[in-house]
Amino acid sequence: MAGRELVEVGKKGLDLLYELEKSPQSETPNIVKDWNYLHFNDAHIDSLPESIDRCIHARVIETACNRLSCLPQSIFNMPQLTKLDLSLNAFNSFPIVLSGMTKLQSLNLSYNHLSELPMQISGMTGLKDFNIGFNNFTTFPTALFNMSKLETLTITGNMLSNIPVEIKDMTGLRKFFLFCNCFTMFPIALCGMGSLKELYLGNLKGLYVHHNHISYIPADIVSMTGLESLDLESNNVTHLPPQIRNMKSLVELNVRGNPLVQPPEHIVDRGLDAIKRYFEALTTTGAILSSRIQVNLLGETVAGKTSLSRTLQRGTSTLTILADRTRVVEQMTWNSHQDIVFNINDFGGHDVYKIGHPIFISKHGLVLITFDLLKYDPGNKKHYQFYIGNWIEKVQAKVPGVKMAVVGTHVDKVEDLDSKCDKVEKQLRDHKQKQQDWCKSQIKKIEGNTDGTQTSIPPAYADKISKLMALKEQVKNIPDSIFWVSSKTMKGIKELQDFLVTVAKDHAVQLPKMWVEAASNICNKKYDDSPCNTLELDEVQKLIKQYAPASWSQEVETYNKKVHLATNDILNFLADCGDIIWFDSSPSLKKVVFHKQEVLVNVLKAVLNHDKADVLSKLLKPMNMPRLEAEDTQDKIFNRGIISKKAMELLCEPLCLSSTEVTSMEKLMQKLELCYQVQEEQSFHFPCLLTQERQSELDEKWPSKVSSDTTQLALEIHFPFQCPEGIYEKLSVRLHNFLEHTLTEHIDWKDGVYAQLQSCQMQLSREERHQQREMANSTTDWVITIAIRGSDLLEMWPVLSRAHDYLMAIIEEDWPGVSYGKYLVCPHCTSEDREEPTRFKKEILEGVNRPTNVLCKNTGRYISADLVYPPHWKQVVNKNKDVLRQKITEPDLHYLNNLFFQEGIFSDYEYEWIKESPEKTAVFLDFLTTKSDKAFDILCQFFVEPERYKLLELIKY
Ligand SMILES: Nc1nc2c(ncn2[C@@H]2O[C@H](COP(=O)(O)OP(=O)(O)OP(=O)(O)O)[C@@H](O)[C@H]2O)c(=O)[nH]1
Repeated sequence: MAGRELVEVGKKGLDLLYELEKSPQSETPNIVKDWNYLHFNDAHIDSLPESIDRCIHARVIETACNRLSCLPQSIFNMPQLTKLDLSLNAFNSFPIVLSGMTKLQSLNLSYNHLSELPMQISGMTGLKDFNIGFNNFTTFPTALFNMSKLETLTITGNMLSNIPVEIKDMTGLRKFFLFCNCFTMFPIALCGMGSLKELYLGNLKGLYVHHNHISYIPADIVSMTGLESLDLESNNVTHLPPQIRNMKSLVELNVRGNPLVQPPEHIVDRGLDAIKRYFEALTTTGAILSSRIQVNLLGETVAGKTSLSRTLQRGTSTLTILADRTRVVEQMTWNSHQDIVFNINDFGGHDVYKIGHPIFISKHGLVLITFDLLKYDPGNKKHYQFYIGNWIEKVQAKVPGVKMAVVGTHVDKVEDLDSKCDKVEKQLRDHKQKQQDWCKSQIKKIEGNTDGTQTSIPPAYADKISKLMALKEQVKNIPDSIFWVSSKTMKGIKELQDFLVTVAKDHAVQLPKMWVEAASNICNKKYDDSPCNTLELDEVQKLIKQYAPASWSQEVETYNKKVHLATNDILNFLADCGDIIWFDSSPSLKKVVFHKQEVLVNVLKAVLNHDKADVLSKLLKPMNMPRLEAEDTQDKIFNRGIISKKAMELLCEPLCLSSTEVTSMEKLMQKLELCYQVQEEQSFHFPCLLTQERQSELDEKWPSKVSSDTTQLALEIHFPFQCPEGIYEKLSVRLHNFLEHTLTEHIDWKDGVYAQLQSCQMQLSREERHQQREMANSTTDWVITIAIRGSDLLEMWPVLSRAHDYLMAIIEEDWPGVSYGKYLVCPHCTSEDREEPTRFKKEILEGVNRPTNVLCKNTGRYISADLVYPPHWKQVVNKNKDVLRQKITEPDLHYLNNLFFQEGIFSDYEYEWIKESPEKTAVFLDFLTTKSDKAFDILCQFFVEPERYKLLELIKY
């Protein structure tokens, strides 16, 4: 603002200018001469006054959201004007008066009706930033080719499908925004533009009808030597060119929402460096079309899973003898063809593997639901559900999207084979149809479920709809025909093998030879004679060095780094295929590779053992514990869910784990949130082991009736028929870790947790509830309730909201496909102790419209919206202003001020004021609370980083 103070003027100034327009001879008041920032957005005007040039010092005019279709000629006489915002107006043609304005640097004409630009525009020699997004351009405006000084061009949301080669004449262009156009090919003309730094060719998904559908990225892209950022989000790109690895200046690449095959998804997820390394390894070590696919055999006990898996692997009939039952999980590998490897997981009849299930089954794998056709009676209605239906539903809920097929075994023993098979297949088709119909009806219900108060579907509902759509697709994808096999006569085995090979070929990806060879060597360690239960990272690195290209060893300085990164890449690849379990995001667990699933499952089984006598006998083994101590330990395990480190070691003793392995397993159990550490006791608390009922002393701390000076906020999650395993226990662990420092008291029991916090109380509980849906038809729901009691709603909402977010995250992680209903219990009904309180659909409350009062249907009364809607973020920011002032650092504030300015949230005036003020943060927060939700969203995104996460808690309810 070079020397001059900012003097902002709004609509009132406009009125004065209209007055002056009426008397052209009048003298210009000094105050008008001082204005340098004219803010006329949303002023309901059709034209600007001719007297606008009286503002001789005006540098900025913002006049968005009006009905302007032309400009006054006098604007030409405003020599200091550098920025003009004419977005969201009614221009049908470019206002030619601007073409002679050489000082104008920034012009925004987005959201008008332009379809061409005049050649005279080249007279705007000072223009650096030009926005003509969301107009009606069908071809690129050639008049722009003469504007070699233009640095940023935004032409998003038009109907361009091509860029002419003359674009190369725009040598000053640095940032080019082209998303939401009609490109079906990468605009090849851009390839020679060495000066371009940022290119945006993605889509704003779901917002506009016309999208870019680019499917091919030319190798020539490498000639864009200056490109730093490339956005290709939501196109149709399947392959990136390997040359991308040579784009030295490229530091940001967004390819989300593309059906990428090369590089494979798990590499893309890990960012540009991983992509570059992948192509580097492909080029230096050769490429192999490889497919490693995990095949999971699930089904009831003695269904014939192990026999089938061994028959597949050996290629000859292999029947188990009855004594040879799978204990937990048996792994084997079947190399059917060169470079197709099936990693078969044969799960035994035990339930224990279900804990932490997603870590065992890869979403890219295949699940075979296996059942014994001999035992199956198509006439018995329960058989379908028990042997097939429940398994399908469970897998859908746990690993949505995973490919599934159904296999019937023992066909050699079945007499009326054809008719029986037809009946089962019909039942499968009926089940699929029923599920599809259910999905459709749910979608319809949600779409019509906006309570009359909503203008759009709340995001939570939109999310539900997209999940239901995905489920519908998944159900459709289960093959209608069942595989009928006999591991005795080999009948049907060939057909099943062919199916597996077809699926594997569909999954095949080009991988670096080095990766494939090293990976297969690591996997073979599962089957060698070595007694080791896990692999150490150093050991794996040594192994990988054997496959490193010779050229690496010549670069002594980078050798170790290259091996280290290649190790990460290969282990990530194996973890993604489900061959190993490895957590590269955890510094301590990273050092251990869990390559034998059976070991892991056995540990879980040993520690989470519900057999009291068995546990006691393990503790009492000679040299272990004296009886009294063992009994006390047993009591702690089964009543309080507490296992000491020593007890953990004793329980795992039969598994012959090294002490490092025991420590890794402890860490893993904490990582899976099966337990949390109780520091002072050197113990671990496992909520899933609790057997104690709710203690009666709690009735005093948390009486069933809420006292008159207290408010209760309660959120209920209803699961139909059964509570998904492990969810409640994991929530209990996660909440403990969150509340640890604010807790003054914590008591838990089999189905609940009570916590006394500094400002409120919380009770988490799980119960089975019978719902009288129809007169003669009562059903069971499992309900998890998170209830908060206190007197200050502003203190209570954050706790409820946090617990809600945790529960939702856990469902997303462990049971992403499960269906549930989410309700907020009316606090007013609770205060009146009503047996059937009003339940507000939580998704409705997450919508955009927040009324002042809300109707409580059961009492017919209007209650304050503060009781059912979380406080507005502005209220929260205001409440925590003092703390925020202290906690937001100077560099962060500086960054935020710039960011808000760039995003158009802060005006020049606000930006400068914050910059100059001695009370920067306070002024920033004051301005912030006058802004729209977009400001809040940006701030949240900034605070979501781990180092600022605490700040997020101060702005979010
Ligand atoms: N005749 C015949 N017998 C089979 C067939 N498949 C399995 N069996 C027998 O059925 C019994 C159970 O087979 P398994 O393969 O051990 O079954 P499983 O599903 O692995 O059993 P769990 O590991 O206990 O869950 C064994 O006695 C097998 O020999 C088959 O196709 N035909």
